[in-house]
This record gives sequence, structure tokens and C-alpha cells, in this order.
Amino acid sequence: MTVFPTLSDLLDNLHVVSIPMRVKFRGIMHREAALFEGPYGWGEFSPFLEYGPQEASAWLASGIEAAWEGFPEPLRSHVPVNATVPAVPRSDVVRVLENFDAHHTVKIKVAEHGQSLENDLARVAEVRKYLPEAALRIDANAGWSVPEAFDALQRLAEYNLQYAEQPVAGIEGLAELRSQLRAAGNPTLIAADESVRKATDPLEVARAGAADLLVIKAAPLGGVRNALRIVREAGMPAVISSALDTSVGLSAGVALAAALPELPFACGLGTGSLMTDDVAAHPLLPRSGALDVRKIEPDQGKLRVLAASEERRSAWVERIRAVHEVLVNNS
Ligand SMILES: O=C(O)CCC(=O)c1ccccc1C(=O)O
Ligand SMILES: [Mg+2]
Repeated sequence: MTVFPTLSDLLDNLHVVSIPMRVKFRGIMHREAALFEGPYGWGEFSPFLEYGPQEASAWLASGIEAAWEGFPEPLRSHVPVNATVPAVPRSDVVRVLENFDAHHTVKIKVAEHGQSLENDLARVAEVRKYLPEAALRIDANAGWSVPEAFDALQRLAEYNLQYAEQPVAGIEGLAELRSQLRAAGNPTLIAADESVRKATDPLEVARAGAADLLVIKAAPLGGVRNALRIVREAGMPAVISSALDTSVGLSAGVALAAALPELPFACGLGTGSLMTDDVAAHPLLPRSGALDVRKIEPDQGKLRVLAASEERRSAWVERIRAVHEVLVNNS
């Protein structure tokens, strides 16, 4: 990065927000995010709370890129997005879907800790019953073993899944599952998510031929330009997805999706619909199943209403201090 803010540049106009969610996701009901303004606009820093400074440093680099460098030129004006159904009980599926304005593509979370395959099958069946024509994809967040994933994907074959995202942990597991499915005549495509965004080398999946496509998130990959380079070098189709960000963070994902030469699948950037509120006066919410490519500025009133407690703000200031130091030492 050519331009790099000091710690006080980041802290001088820091806003920490806590946004209530409509539905539990990754076990949380409130999403916290730190936002800051630089010469090019606003950036977001919102690594999940369990991430240490090293892992979180890519997220800070992404927020800094947005605020101190801006985004590359877009190649399109709209980005089609999927609806996302968290691992809710079957009885909540329709309520969740109703929060999304279009349903051409739906991603359904499965293999949640403490649930059974029967819960997953019921959830997918409920989505299909409500949306007979939608393209369906599942995301197991590495929650299955290879035999469990094989069994689950055989039982889900009747839904003609668009793809299965990170069905198992690890690149070897993905490759093994993929060849078992093909040998059994099951054509379900395999997408890698955690195996890209949490890997020491994000290109390893591509080299190993362990997946058919990549799920790419701007923040954990260090920002839009770095993610663009990874997609280019991987030479594989990419689906851009959110990290459950505010509209500021989502706008980095949208900028990334808009700058990709090819965008064959709907992106997982419609997650604003899972939140009760947002920092922008006009949040990045899907219209007719797509997001506009546009710049996002938080609204001062929203920042006030959604402000986190003093205690949580201090925790984020400490976190930024530690993560900024990692970036400085790595540069
Ligand atoms: O891709 C989507 O539809 C929504 C984004 C999503 O699922 C997600 C959001 C936050 C953290 C992890 C994930 C994930 O893809 O695993
Ligand atoms: Mg995923």
C-alpha cells in the first residue's frame, strides 16, 4: 500500500456501532463494526470477535484501502445477489425469505453445530417448497466430515444444488469429496470459502484442483485489489460474499464484484436484509435481486443511534491499536 494512515488517523474519527440482527447468524444477534473516514471515503473494520491481531490485519488493510485509496473502476453497474437463510428451524424459513426482495438464488446454511442432517434437509425442503424455481446452494462452513458430506450431498441431489460451499474442512477433504461425488455420478459443484480466506496461501485450492469455484470476501483477503489479484491468479470462477458487514463493508464487496471481468453467479452480498438497521441512510439492500454499485457514506444520525457502549468502543480501540501495529511491522 502506498498511502498508510497512522494510528491516530484511524482513531481520530472512529465510530463503533452495534447493529441488532433480525435472525441469529454465526451464533450472534448483534454485529459490531468499527468505521473510519479517510481522504477517499469510509472504511470498515469488523473482524469477528474471536479473531486475533494477525488474522484481523487483513480486515484492517481492507478498510484502509477503502478510505485511503478508493476502489478500482467498476465494469458493471449492478451486482446480482442471493438471499441467505441462516441455520434457522424450518418454521422460520419463510419469515427469513420474506426479508429479501427477490429469490432467484438462495444460499442455505447447513451443518450447524448441535443440529442434525434431518434439520438441514427440512430447511432445504422448505425453501424449495416456497421457491420451486430458485437456484439453491448450501454452505456447511466446514461442518461435515467427508463421509457425512457425501451422504448429505447424495440426499440433496434432488434439489440440483448450484454448488456446495465448504462442505468439509481442508483442501484435501474438498478434493477427496469432489472425486467421490464424481465417481458416484453426482455433479454438485464444490466451492471453497474458509480454505481460501483462512489459508496461509489463498491460491492453494486452485493449484490442488480441490474446488470448482471460489468464495471470495474482500476484508479477510486484505481488500479489493488483493482479492482481484487472487481471483485472477486462481483462474477460477468467483462468488463475492459479505462478512455480514454494514453497508460500508458491503460496498467493498460490491466494488470487488463490479471490477471482476466475469461474474457467473449471484453474490452473497444481500446480507443487509438480515440486519434490523444500517449505518447508511440508504443502505446497500437488494432491489430486484441486485445491488447498485455506489459509494456509501454513513449517516451521522444512524452512527449516533447505533453507537456501541463506551466499554465496547474501548475494546475496539485496543483491537485497532494491536492490529495497526501488525500492519506497520509487516510493511
Ligand atoms: O454468502 C452469503 O450468502 C452470506 C455471507 C455468509 O454466508 C457469511 C457471512 C459471514 C461470515 C461467513 C459467511 C460464510 O460464507 O461462511
Ligand atoms: Mg461460507
